[in-house]
Amino acid sequence: MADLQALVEEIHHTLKPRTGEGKVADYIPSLARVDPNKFGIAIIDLNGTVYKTGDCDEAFSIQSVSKVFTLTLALGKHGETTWNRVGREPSGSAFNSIVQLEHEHGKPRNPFINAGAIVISDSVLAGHTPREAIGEIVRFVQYLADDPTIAIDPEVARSEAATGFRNMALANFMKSYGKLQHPVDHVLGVYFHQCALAMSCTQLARAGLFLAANGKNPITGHTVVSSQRARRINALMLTCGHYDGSGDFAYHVGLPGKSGVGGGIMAVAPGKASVAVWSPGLNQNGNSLVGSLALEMLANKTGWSVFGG
Ligand SMILES: NC(=O)CC[C@H](N)C(=O)O
Repeated sequence: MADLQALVEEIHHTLKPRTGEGKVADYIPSLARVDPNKFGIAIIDLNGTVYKTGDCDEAFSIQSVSKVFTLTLALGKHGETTWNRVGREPSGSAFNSIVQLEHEHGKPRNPFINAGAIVISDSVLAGHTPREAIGEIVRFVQYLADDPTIAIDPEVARSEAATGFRNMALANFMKSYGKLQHPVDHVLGVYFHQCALAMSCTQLARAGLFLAANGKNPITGHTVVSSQRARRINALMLTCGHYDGSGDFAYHVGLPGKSGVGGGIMAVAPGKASVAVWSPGLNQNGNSLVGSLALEMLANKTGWSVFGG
């Protein structure tokens, strides 16, 4: 579809002036230094054709988008027993909230809030040293994107480890309920490194393509997960992928998506394409402000929506 390229350019042109509106995450010092005017878009359709524009090939910190990949990995290792440790309900709270954990005996609401992702990191650690688990995550993402150059930004990982007091609180709190099987510092080591994966929009869209294609990457031919599992991961992204902004994202965009505080969003149009956007300024829920608007424009113009055309 040649006009998809024209469309991504139109979206970029229309929204570029608004990139200053959001607020760059500054609670992780190395993220605070990112240029707020960066803006990239990449779409990959099921034939592997790429439509992209702007800063689409510049690597950024994917942060919580990584939670989709670690969930996929954990489900592959532990299957449905994963859900004994983490729920599947929207939290209605901020991504780093601790409040529900006390009422709900240390079991996080879903795998996409920080507490839930920390539990998932613990389950990815099973049988591994932290270094091995981190290596496994990186190799898995390289395999998904079919790109061996993808790597972790060690400075971002260090920066987060030095300042991640809220995540340390979440992990220690869950440990006190017996919900983590490994030492807290090992689990957080894995978690901080997965969040520090650096990827471009193009790489991210490629990595998410299996979710748009019933679990099989149409470019490599690799079956990553079953079609049922792909549907279920998409369902979780739709209901929980944007924290307390998930309802709003479903209303305006209507596609499963996962955001990160680095300003990236990976979205999935099942049967059609995988999309990644990056604009570092965030809205009040910690989701990319311009990235969300870009996806809304894309969904409106293409008619892509899981709720009907
Ligand atoms: N929403 C996010 O992207 C949060 C991830 C970030 N690494 C944190 O733990 O705070």
